[in-house]
Parts: sequence; structure tokens; C-alpha cells
Amino acid sequence: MRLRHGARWVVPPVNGGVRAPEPDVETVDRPVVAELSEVAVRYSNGALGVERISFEVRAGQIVALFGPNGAGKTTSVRALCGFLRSEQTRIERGRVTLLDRDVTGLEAHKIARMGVSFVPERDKVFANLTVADNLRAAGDLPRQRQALHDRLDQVFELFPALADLSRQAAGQLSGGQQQMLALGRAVLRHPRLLVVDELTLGLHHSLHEPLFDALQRITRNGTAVIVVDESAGFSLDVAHHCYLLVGGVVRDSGPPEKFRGSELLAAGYVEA
Ligand SMILES: Nc1ncnc2c1ncn2[C@@H]1O[C@H](COP(=O)(O)OP(=O)(O)OP(=O)(O)O)[C@@H](O)[C@H]1O
Repeated sequence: MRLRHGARWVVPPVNGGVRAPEPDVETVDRPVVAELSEVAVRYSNGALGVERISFEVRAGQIVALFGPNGAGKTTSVRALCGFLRSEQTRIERGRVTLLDRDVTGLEAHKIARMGVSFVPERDKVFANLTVADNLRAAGDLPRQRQALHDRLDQVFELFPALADLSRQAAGQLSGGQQQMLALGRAVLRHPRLLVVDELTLGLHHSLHEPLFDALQRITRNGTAVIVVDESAGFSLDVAHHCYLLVGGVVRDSGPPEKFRGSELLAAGYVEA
């Protein structure tokens, strides 16, 4: 696989960092890509992961999930992506829909094949493989050489640093570089839905804006994005729609403006 960069990303790049999304007139009428409806999840030890979670994301939208520790954000996105089965954890109630198909409890690899890329909170890269090999491992890649190169170019346009790191072992990269690699591998597949659990957790502040900027750019070819992040600061800047989870239920939802209120800040639900 030849690594180069310079070709155009399929959507115009954003210059000048994270911008507030356009008023959400454009995306509200787009098709729903994924939906959780009244989902309850119980872990194998009997603990309730989430009690009643409903949310949806439409093509080209960024949906932000936030809430305090233990609210059920990770459980919700793992339920959506099929990452609970291996833990003998059950979706006890409710329904997960992906592209109009009921995928409740379906295995992760089948959900991935339907066009979902998941960037988990931990273990997001193969530490012993090079950056190039991590990208090769993305799966669902075009066989035709030029098509593959074009996709790689799109990734390097999103994250130019990756092109220069291609021979480096992923385990030697900084946390920020690993996150870029994980996102790069996820978008290489041209997913219909990208799900990112903890986009900026543990990363230096200077990386937050470029990472959220990348999410905005990813949506511009119609990819839907669900992002969970510790700090809702940038989430509120880029999201079209937000869901506040507390204690395993959706406490509130709406456009980001609704969540900028001091009451939520004071309650610690939204970290500025
Ligand atoms: N593997 C597990 N086994 C048992 N219970 C779990 C497991 N993972 C999470 N839980 C429980 O499920 C609930 C929701 O946790 P979850 O990790 O989804 O929340 P979260 O909002 O992502 O929190 P955080 O921001 O701390 O990651 C919590 O009560 C948690 O203790």
C-alpha cells in the first residue's frame, strides 16, 4: 500500500477550526441512520447498564451524548454497535434500528458490515502494528488500487500527521496520534455511521478543536456521527442534536443551545 497525500477529501475542508453547525434545517429532514428506542441493558452481573434510552441520528448529523460518569453513554453506544454480546450482556428491552432494519442484539461484525465504524474508548489501535498496517486492517476496503489510494488520501487530508507516521508502530504514538489513527481507520471504510466513545479523554487541550473539526468534516459527505465526550464544550459547538443521559435514562434532549444553560453547568453535567 503506497501512502501519499494531497488529493481532495470528498468534502470541502473547514478552514479556521470548529464552527457552530448551520441551523439544523438541513439535517432534520434527512433519513434516520440509527435509532435506539426505549433500550434497557443488563450486564451479566445483574447490574442495569441503562434503563430506558432513546435517541436517533440522521445522515450528516453530529449527535452528542453527554452526562455524568455511569450515566450509560458507553453502554448505549456499545448496544448500538453490537459490542455487548461478547460480555454475555443483554439488551433486555427496547429496539435498536439501523438503516430501517431491526438490529437489536446483532453481532458487532454484522453491524460493522452495515456501515458502522466504532471507535471505542480503549484499545482503539493495534499497538504492535504500524500505522500503515492499522489502516490496512480497516476491513471493507476497495480492492482496486487507485480506489484504495484515494481513500487513504482522504484520511491523510483529514489527519496529515498520519502520512509521516506510516512506518511507526501504533503503540509508540501519542494519545492524540492514536486517536487520529483510530478515526482514520474508521472513516477509511466510508461508514454510514461513525460512533466515537470519548473523543478527547486524556488528550491535551490543543487537540480537542482539531478532533472536533475532523468530525465536522467527516459529516459533510453524509456520514452520521455519534460522539461521546467527557467535556461537552466542543460537543456543544459542533453537534446538531444533544442528549443528556443521567442514571441510565435520557434526562433531556435538544439542540446544543438548550444545554448551554448555567443550571447544567452548575450540576456538572456539562463541562465547559
Ligand atoms: N462491564 C460492566 N459490568 C457491569 N456493570 C457495568 C459494566 N460496564 C458499565 N456498567 C455499569 O453500567 C452503568 C452505565 O455505565 P457506562 O459505562 O455505560 O456509563 P458512562 O456514562 O459511559 O460513564 P463513564 O463516563 O464513566 O464511562 C454504570 O452503573 C456502570 O457501573
